[in-house]
Amino acid sequence: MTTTLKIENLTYRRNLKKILTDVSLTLSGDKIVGLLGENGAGKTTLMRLIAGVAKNAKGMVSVNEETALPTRKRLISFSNPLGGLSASLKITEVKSFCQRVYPDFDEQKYDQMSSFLNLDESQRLSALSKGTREKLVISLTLARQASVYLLDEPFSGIDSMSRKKIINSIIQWKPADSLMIISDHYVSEIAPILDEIVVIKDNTVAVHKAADAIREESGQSIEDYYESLYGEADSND
Ligand SMILES: Nc1ncnc2c1ncn2[C@@H]1O[C@H](COP(=O)(O)OP(=O)(O)OP(=O)(O)O)[C@@H](O)[C@H]1O
Repeated sequence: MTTTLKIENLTYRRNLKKILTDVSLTLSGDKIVGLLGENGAGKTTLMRLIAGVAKNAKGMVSVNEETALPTRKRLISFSNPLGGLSASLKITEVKSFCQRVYPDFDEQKYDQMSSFLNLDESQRLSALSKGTREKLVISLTLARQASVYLLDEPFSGIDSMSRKKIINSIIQWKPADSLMIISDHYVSEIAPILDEIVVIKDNTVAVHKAADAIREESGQSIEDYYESLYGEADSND
């Protein structure tokens, strides 16, 4: 079944501060979508709201027409920074934990990714470098057989060679008919695998376009197009 994520009139405040206002967005099909925006734009918040980790927003989020949180959580695999787990756990114990919590956790797929990314399963979380921790989070997130994958800045600490290797492999790790949303500041690096981009600006969705349409209509690369959204605003100041 092709996945459809629908967001309608989503508004979220935190301590009276508007974080997201009237966000409406429909993402559908077997796609990889880049979620772009400046620091503090609200990308993480939007992912947290989609995943149901952040609550008390006004508006509606549904995955395949399912709005109930427990069902949505079953359908969505959200990159979890592992903050709630004891730092003394070994990677292999974290994997076992995920197998217990997520019935859709595919051990074989995890093992393939773990070996591809050279993870040492005997290492404890406390001993992991930032980049290695991110490789673990990517492997755990993509090992689930979900309809929607939310990867929040998955590569920020990963060295450039590994980053390219992971980006080139993501398409083969992504199950057919699933929707993958990746937020990232390395726009030029992820651009080749993106089908669509969504830009969060001024607390809402400022742009939702197909990557090919941007290249054809504007003649620009995704990165140049994205940067031009801010350049134009600056020149009007
Ligand atoms: N726990 C919190 N309490 C209050 N404000 C918060 C909290 N978490 C985030 N915010 C605010 O929400 C806004 C959006 O933050 P968010 O982390 O979603 O942005 P982002 O686009 O993911 O940024 P970055 O690219 O820097 O990761 C920011 O103004 C931030 O200060």
